[in-house]
Amino acid sequence: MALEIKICGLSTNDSIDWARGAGAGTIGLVHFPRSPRHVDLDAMATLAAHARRAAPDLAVEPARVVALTVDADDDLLAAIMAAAAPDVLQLHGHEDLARARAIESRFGVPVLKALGIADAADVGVAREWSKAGIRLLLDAKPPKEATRPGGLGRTFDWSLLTALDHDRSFMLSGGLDPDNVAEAVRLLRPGGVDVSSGVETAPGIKSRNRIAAFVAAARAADEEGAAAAAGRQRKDIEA
Ligand SMILES: O=C(O)c1ccccc1N[C@@H]1O[C@H](COP(=O)(O)O)[C@@H](O)[C@H]1O
Repeated sequence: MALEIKICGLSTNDSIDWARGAGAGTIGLVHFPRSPRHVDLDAMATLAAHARRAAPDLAVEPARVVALTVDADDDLLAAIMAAAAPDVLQLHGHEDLARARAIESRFGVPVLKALGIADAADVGVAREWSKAGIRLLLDAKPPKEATRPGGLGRTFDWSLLTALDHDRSFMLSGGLDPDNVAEAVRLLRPGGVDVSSGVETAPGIKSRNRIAAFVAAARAADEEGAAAAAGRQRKDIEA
């Protein structure tokens, strides 16, 4: 299973092309008015269509579209589904397990539930969600004074997640950037990585060069990890 790379908080067609051209398979569109990356429903529809357009010039598959919401009610989720038909709904608020399940069943798409990680107890919570079959996005816990629950460019102690028996199921986020993503991938071998602030020059302004550098670094570290795992498997068979 190849590493899923998600570039989040895109708000222009050009930045979607940069992400797709660099080899990121998943893009995230933020619908949260307090975010510098907020896009309204009309913009979300246009951007989602652009992300899915055939792009022989980029020689890549259509991108998977994730719509990011924070404690959205059913009316808002229905409006997002009608406008942009996202492949995944990212839940970045206080949604509990029952709410996440209700959303999956009502809207017929998988959710990606964001959980803030600051200590071993948070990892225990993540374990419970994983057991319940919900895909997780493990992010830094926002400080109390934060005006939004994510997109803050904050990292956390990744070594906490080595206690998670994850089978490459979760996506890692929180303060990832082109310089640290390889280390995170080597340490954890997550199923995916997600970045927003780390590929920007200012909040909400994406950088083509930083997106390309992020994707290249993440991909190379994942391929290195895959080769090492294959080598270990060969040795086990020979032994
Ligand atoms: O990007 C935002 O402004 C945002 C607002 C509200 C909830 C989540 C948000 N962003 C998501 O947070 C993680 C980590 O972001 P970063 O790389 O540390 O900036 C990622 O999923 C963002 O899309």
